[in-house]
Amino acid sequence: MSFVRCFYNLSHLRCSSCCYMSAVVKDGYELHIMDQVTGSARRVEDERRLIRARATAAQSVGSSHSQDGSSRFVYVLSFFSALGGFLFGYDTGVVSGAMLLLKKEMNLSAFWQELLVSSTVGAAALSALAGGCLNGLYGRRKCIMLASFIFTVGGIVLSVAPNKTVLLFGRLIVGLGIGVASMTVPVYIAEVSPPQLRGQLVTINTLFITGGQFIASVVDGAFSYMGHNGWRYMLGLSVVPAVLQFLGFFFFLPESPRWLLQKGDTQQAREVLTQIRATENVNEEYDGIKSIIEEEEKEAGGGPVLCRILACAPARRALIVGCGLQMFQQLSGINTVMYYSATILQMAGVRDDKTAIWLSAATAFTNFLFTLVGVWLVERVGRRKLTLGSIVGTGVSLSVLAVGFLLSAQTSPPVTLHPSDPTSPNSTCTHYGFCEQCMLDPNCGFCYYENGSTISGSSCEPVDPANTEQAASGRCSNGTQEDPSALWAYNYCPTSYSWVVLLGLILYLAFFAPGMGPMPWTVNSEIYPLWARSTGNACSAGVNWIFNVLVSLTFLHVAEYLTYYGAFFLYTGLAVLGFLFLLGCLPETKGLMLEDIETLFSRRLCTCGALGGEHTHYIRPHLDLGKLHYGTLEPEEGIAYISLQ
Ligand SMILES: O[C@H]1[C@H](O)[C@@H](O)[C@H](O)[C@@H](O)[C@H]1O
Repeated sequence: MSFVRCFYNLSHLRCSSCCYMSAVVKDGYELHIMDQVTGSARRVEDERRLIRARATAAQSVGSSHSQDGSSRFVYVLSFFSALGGFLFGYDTGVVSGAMLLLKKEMNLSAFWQELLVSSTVGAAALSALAGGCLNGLYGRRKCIMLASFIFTVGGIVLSVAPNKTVLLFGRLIVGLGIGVASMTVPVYIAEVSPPQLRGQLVTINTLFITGGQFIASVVDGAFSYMGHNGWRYMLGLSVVPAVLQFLGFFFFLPESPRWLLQKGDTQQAREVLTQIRATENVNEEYDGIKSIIEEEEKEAGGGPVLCRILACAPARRALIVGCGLQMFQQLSGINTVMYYSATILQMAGVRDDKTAIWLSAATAFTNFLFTLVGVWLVERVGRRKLTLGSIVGTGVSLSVLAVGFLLSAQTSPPVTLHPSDPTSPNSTCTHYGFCEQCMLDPNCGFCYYENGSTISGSSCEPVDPANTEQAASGRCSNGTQEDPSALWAYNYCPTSYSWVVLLGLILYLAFFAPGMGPMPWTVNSEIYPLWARSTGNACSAGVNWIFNVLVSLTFLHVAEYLTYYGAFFLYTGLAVLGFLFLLGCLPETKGLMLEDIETLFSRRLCTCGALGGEHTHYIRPHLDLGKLHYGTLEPEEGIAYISLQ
């Protein structure tokens, strides 16, 4: 007989009410509990019987899910909720195409363009944080309805905006909707899903995010031909899915049964569970959830939820893992890669703007397609392996991108002409000797002729501040039409190594999209106990948005100081750090009841990762202030042991 030492001792349990004992039981083993009181082991037969009974009950809940959980209603429900993800993707993605038209029509300065993009992300960060309280107080359903209402108002304001101030106001409103939706939807889907479908259904939300980004780029492409007012359609179209979602939730989609139970609305909770599972046979699941929620409530104590999370070791560890996942998602540079995909494609030889827009749509489609692979894999290989595999591949692709940029920089064409610019005679642009230095200066662009792969007649010239697609004056300014054969490169240099960069881009999306894209959202929706779920998700979503703004706003500056390849090597380094963190800290949550997942965080942080295993069941014999929940042991000092036979 071998013993596994439990993760608590009873004296510790008395001071920290949120602790409990957890046990890892390998297939084919029987579970016994031994209570070793100051050295002398004692076998507890009753505990053994009761714990076995609970293990069987948990398994039967799992198997009843597999029949009932396949009810179509849960898919309908996930679809309507994931429209929130679609809007998140659409509204963050559509702005780049809209900006091309807006900056000309409203004469927007670079500052205003940046403001219109980052205001939305900033507002999303704030509202995601505030969403925690709203979720706890009013429930998931009302929060999703609130978000779709905000999206609708924002879409209308944007489509009728008479000036840039109203546009900014509209973008802020939309950002508020994105923040609330981004933290509520995964939680809602996780709470209504049966365990064996949960990963897939929550990952569908990220599929909708990337789908929204793809549709946004198609809409951008289509309306870019329209010219005048095209941006109104681009920004306004989001009203359609927003209204659809609002109506769906208003008329027939229910509140999360777990939230209802937490609020004490037991009858409604049972009805909703029956409706979602499409069977009357929900007693086991209902009782299981109810008893654990009651225990959790008792364990959780009073005071602000964030303080309670920080005071309770398992919840605190879950929060660190959740926020870390979201932080490393953004630090691996997804939004920089997506945003600069057009530039990367231009480097690869695509000169025409319209073609570049459509090729950006192809990039967004690749992101979407590989997220679909994630949906397929998540319940097959589990969250942990998927995330780790993904971050390794992401790191490798980032270094391929970096090497591509490095080779391009090393073979950067020289500047052969140094014309002085009459409009800005003191411009630094004319002093640069190579294209690489010229393109890293946001005020300059590279003007040249191309004959096959030979570059000639090249100069570095000031960019037109109102339109970066042309020089302020001279051969490459459209206004003078002086020399139609002259080519203008802003933000990139012509290079014969563009294929390496292109390869890096494709590899990046193929690795990032199935794992690091969706898993931070999926895992966060699962790892917190109910009492901490809203706040935990609010914090981690807030971290995601904060790092999103940070990475996007700093990229150009980082590139200016470290060059492009330096920036991508930096991201590679961050991906390596992320890998080490996740390797140690990310447990496997696949197939577990939401209520059992907290047990994975009962060990010291960064030993949780070691617990993942496909044939391992986690069983949680509940303890109530030093007394084994099933009733036979009195509180005693000591360490409990679980024996495996
Ligand atoms: O999971 C999503 C997804 O990967 C998106 O493509 C990205 O733009 C978001 O920032 C991220 O949170």
